[in-house]
Amino acid sequence: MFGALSKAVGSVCSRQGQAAVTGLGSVTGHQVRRAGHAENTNTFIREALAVLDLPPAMEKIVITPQREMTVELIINRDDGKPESFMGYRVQHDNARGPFKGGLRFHKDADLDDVRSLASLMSFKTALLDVPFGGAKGGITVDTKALSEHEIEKLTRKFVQIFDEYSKFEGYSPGVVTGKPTWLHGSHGRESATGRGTVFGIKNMLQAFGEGPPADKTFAIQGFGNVGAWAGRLLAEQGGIVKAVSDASGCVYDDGPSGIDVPKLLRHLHRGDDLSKYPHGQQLLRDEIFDVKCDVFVPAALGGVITDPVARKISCKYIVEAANGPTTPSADLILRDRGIPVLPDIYTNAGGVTVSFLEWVQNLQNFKWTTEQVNDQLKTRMDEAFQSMWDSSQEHGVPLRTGAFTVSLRRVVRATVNRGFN
Ligand SMILES: NC(=O)C1=CN([C@@H]2O[C@H](COP(=O)(O)OP(=O)(O)OC[C@H]3O[C@@H](n4cnc5c(N)ncnc54)[C@H](OP(=O)(O)O)[C@@H]3O)[C@@H](O)[C@H]2O)C=CC1
Ligand SMILES: O=C(O)CCC(=O)C(=O)O
Repeated sequence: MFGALSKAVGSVCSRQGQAAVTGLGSVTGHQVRRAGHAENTNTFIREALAVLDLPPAMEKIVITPQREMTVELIINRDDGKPESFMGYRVQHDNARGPFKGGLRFHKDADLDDVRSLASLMSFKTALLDVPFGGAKGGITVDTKALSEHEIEKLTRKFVQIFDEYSKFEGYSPGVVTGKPTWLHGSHGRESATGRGTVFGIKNMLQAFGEGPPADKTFAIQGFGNVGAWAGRLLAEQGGIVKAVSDASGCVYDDGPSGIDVPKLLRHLHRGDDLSKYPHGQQLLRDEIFDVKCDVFVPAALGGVITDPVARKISCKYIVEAANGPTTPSADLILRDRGIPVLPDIYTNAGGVTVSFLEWVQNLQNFKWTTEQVNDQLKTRMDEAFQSMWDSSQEHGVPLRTGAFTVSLRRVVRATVNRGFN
C-alpha cells in the first residue's frame, strides 16, 4: 500500500531539493488517549523545566507547537458514496531538524491527541540525538470499518493536502519513512520499535542490578507491531511472557515457561483472534493489569495507566512502549509505590531511530544489512539510556524527568543557537 505513496511523496522532496522528513508513511493505529493528552505531556515537560531552572519564557517556547492544521478529507467509499473525515497535522518543533512523526488513524484521534504526540516526537528525537524535530498527523477514522483501498485513498488525500499547502507556505514536504524494503525502505524498521523496547528493558534491568531479561516475567498489553516484536524477542532471550492482551482479550499462562510466543503468533497470523487462543487461560482484556510480573509493558494505547490502575498494578517495573500510557497523577502513585517507569520517549524511540537510519540510507543510495541497522539501533538506545540515567541520578529525579531534561537541554540549545528565541 505505501509503495506508491512513498514514491509520490519522495518525488516532492527531490523536486524541492530538501532533506526534510515528515514521516507521513509511518502508520500506527489504535491510539485511545483520554482527555487532556497535551496537558499530560506538558505536565511532564514542566517538571523537567523546573529541574533545569530555565528562563520562564522558555516554557512557552518549548511547549507551544509551531503550527497546527485541521482539514476535512473527503473520499469516495468503495460503494461510490462520499464520506468526510477530519485530519490533523501538528508541527511541534524543528529547532534540531526537520519535522518528523507518524500518522495516526483512530476513531478517537483529535487535535489534542495529535498535539501531545507531536510534542513527544520532538523530545524523543532529541533524546536519541536523531537530527529531526517533532510532528504528528492524525485522522479521525475507525480503520476497521474501511477497506484497505479506502484507507489508502484517505492517506493519499491527507498527504496531497499537506503537499499543496507546503508549496505556498514553505512547509517542508518530506521523505516518507517506513517504506517497504523493496522500495527504498530499511531492513529492521518493522521490528525496530519492539527491538528498541527490548534494548531498553535490558539497559533498565542492568542499571537496577536485576541482570538480563532471562527468567524475568513480562505482561504485554497490545500485541500489534510493537507488542508482538517485543514479546517475540523477550521470549527468544529466555524471558517468560506470562500474559498478552489485545482489543479482543487477554491470554495468561502461569506455567514455568509462560506463553509460547511463536505458537501464539502463528495462531494470530492465521487470522484467528487472540481471545480464541486455545492454550493458557483466557482472561478479560483489562485483567492484564492484575497479572503479577516483573515488567509490565503497555504497548497499545495512551492514557491506560490511570490512578486506579497505578494503585493496583502488580509489577516491579513499567516499560512504556506505547505513547503516553501513564497519566501524570498515576505516575505520582507509581513513584510513591517505588515502581520505576521507563518512559515512552526513550522506550519506543527505536521506531523513529530506524526511520532516521532509513533516511540516511536513502541519502547514501545504499542499503545496510539488518545486522548493521540493528547494531546502530542498539548503540543509540544504549547511549540515550546512559544520558537519561545520568541526568536522573544527577538531579535525583525519575527516569522520565531525566529523559526530558536531556531532551530539553538539546532542544533549548538548538533554539537559542539558531536564534529562534
Ligand atoms: N509502530 C511503531 O513503530 C511505533 C508505535 N508506537 C506506539 O506503540 C503503540 C502500539 O503501536 P503499534 O504496535 O504500532 O500498533 P498496532 O495497531 O500494530 O497494535 C496495537 C495493539 O493494541 C491492541 N489494543 C487496542 N486496544 C486495546 C486494549 N484496550 N487493550 C489491549 N490491547 C489493545 C490492538 O488489538 P487489536 O489488533 O485487537 O485491535 C493491537 O494488538 C501505540 O501507542 C503507538 O503510538 C510508538 C512509536 C513507534
Ligand atoms: O518512524 C517514525 O518516524 C515515526 C515514529 C512515531 O510516530 C513515534 O515514535 O511515535
